[in-house]
Amino acid sequence: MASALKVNKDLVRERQKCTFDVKELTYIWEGGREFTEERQRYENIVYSVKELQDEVPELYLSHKERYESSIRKACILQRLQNEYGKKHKVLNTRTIRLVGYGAIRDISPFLLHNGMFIQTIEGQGTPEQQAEWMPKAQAMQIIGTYAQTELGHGTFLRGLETTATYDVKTEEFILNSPTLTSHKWWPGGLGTTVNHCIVAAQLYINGKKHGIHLFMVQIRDLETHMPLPGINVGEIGPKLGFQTANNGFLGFKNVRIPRKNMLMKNNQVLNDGTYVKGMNEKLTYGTMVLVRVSIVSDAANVIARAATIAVRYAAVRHQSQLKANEPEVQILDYLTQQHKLFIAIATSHAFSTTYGWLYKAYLQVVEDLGKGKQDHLPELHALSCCLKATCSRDSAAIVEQCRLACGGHGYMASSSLPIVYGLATASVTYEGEHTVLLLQTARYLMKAWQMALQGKVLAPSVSYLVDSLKSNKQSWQNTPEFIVKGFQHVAAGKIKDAFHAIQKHVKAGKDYEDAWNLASVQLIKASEAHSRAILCDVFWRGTIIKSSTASPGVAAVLDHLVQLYIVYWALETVGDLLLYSNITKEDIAVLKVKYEELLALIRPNAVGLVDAFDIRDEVLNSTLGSYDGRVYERLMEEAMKSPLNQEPVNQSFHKYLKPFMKRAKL
Ligand SMILES: CCCCCCCCCCCCCCCCCC(=O)SCCNC(=O)CCNC(=O)[C@H](O)C(C)(C)COP(=O)(O)OP(=O)(O)OC[C@H]1O[C@@H](n2cnc3c(N)ncnc32)[C@H](O)[C@@H]1OP(=O)(O)O
Ligand SMILES: Cc1cc2nc3c(=O)[nH]c(=O)nc-3n(C[C@H](O)[C@H](O)[C@H](O)COP(=O)(O)OP(=O)(O)OC[C@H]3O[C@@H](n4cnc5c(N)ncnc54)[C@H](O)[C@@H]3O)c2cc1C
Repeated sequence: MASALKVNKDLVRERQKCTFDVKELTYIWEGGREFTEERQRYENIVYSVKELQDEVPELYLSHKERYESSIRKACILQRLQNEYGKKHKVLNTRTIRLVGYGAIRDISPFLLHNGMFIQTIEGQGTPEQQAEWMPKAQAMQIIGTYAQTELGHGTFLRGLETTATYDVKTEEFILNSPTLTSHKWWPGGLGTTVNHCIVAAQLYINGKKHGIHLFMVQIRDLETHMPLPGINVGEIGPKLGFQTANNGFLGFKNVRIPRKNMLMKNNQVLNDGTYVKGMNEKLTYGTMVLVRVSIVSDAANVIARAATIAVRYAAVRHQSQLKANEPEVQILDYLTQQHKLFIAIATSHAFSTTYGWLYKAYLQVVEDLGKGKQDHLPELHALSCCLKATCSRDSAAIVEQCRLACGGHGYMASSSLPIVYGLATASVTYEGEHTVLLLQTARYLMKAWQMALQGKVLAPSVSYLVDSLKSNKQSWQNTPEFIVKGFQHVAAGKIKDAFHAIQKHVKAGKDYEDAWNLASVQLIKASEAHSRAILCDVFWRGTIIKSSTASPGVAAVLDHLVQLYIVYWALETVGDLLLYSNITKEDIAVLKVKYEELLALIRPNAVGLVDAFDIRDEVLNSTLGSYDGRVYERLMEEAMKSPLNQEPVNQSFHKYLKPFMKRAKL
């Protein structure tokens, strides 16, 4: 991993101080040695391909050139991925995504093909539909996206306006975009890349509306790539980030598709137009649940990238003196810097542990649904909504914190922190807007509270509500287990308050919906508190399990990280703990000291901890964060690549500046 050039001496010293086995922690962080080894094997293949290396940094290319370059690289990557799959085993999507960042700096125009199109065929198609489309999609003979959001509606899916009207005579659906606002808007790859879409549309049969269903629609000719008749398709233009995702718009005018192109695993339309309702209409939203679960893992990964850059830079960077006549200190030695950065490392571990737990729950629900059982679906929906919302929001905040922690150089595009922020902040909105998803969970929490009051049995993730109804006379203890209980008391207290706020408004004569809106600030706070209680609980319990088989060195750092995460959030939400738990001022004073002790314990291992994320230089692509710490040399080398530095005098001097200066003299 180390560059052939000399490694910065501060980083060498930091690595010598490390007290644990970095490789062992990498395996734990990544979910097992086999995943790490597979990723590394694939990385070695991908990064040896010369055509994937940039001659000119992407940011100097035009919008069009960047797209074309990303398509070129995406095709190479896809070929490598398919070859790898045939030779070894099919790569998991996390590996594909992580390794892909080392080639396509931003988002692959195939992201939606690999991340939602294929998954929707798999999850929503009948066995016959899967047999027809899966091999073609996997071989990229057809390239697709997930086209749901419209200009007028992203959140409120029942409000989507695209129509799919069944024609019994021809046994076809006719797709239309009746208004400007009904045009699809946002789907990745839609602009100029894909030739197929899974389209979400309102189903009409004999004038009767049956709600949102998914349809496989070919939009471009496979040979010429020209849009097919009735298709109005294009790209939506530059955004804050996601520049190479090729997000697009799409309108339909009387586009006919065969009946068998409706994805019919759940609901069906028979030849004669009979509508057969499936087990649960919300199963149509299944791909979104899977992607919301994956976003928890994505959040862990973007934080790991930002933390690696910022911690290595903080070890290399010296600024200011702590004491007069002494050398300038490594900025990593400032406690405030540790306060900004160590929570990033801990959060990445918290999210990766939570992802493992949530994905297991997801797989269980999928298995149950296969047997016709849907008891745990509402709990999974509630968990995936609030954890997606909280983890994506935290990731954006933490990446920005890491960027700010790098001072001025963090603002350089060559640090890669701006592009990582662009990725993180997008995830707060896509796949269900933050507030909207918190409110979905709040809906579940209100029902759970009602059930707790009625003495009913609750799902495991909300069973703490039952305990909170008992009087809490136990005095506070500053142990992780007890602090986690404290978070549960906070969540229960906020859930109860929101519940009462709704009741109060209803009693005052408001409709339930208006009462809901009036209580909605409290509802999202309740949902956030629930997420935090889950994250801390799962991270704590998960770490105990991981530590039980780890070496003493690794077990110790895992313990420091989980404690740091829990104590950090206790101090961040100290007002809530004072309101809803038995914590005292004296306990808080002890926690503050504990927090500072944890920062000191983590300090010698800081660089080792980010090395354990094992993110290659190709992926980091950062002047500030490379393994060898050649920060200043790289900043200058990258600056020299600017097209403005390729000539001593730019033509604008003669064209504008010189005449302007001359006039100014008169
Ligand atoms: C080369 C690259 C390699 C690639 C590898 C990639 C791998 C990683 C993948 C990452 C990909 C990331 C890129 C993604 C890009 C973004 C894609 C998008 O944004 S796509 C667009 C994303 N767009 C969005 O996310 C849109 C957000 N909006 C929505 O999801 C919905 O409109 C809604 C949920 C807000 C409301 O729905 P509505 O129909 O109005 O429902 P009501 O409110 O009336 O509730 C009724 C009842 O239903 C219940 N229920 C609801 N949902 C579910 C569910 N899923 N399940 C179960 N239940 C559910 C609910 O609890 C309630 O129950 P109850 O209380 O009655 O018992
Ligand atoms: C980078 C990126 C990639 C995307 N990729 C895709 C894709 O591939 N395919 C696809 O189909 N879509 C895609 N999307 C669209 C994305 O899923 C939607 O933008 C997202 O679901 C939010 O919906 P919206 O834009 O309608 O926001 P809105 O719902 O209009 O949100 C605007 C504001 O209104 C508030 N609001 C809305 N409803 C409520 C409510 N009920 N209660 C309280 N507040 C409310 C929100 O909290 C927010 O503050 C992408 C979006 C982005 C940014």
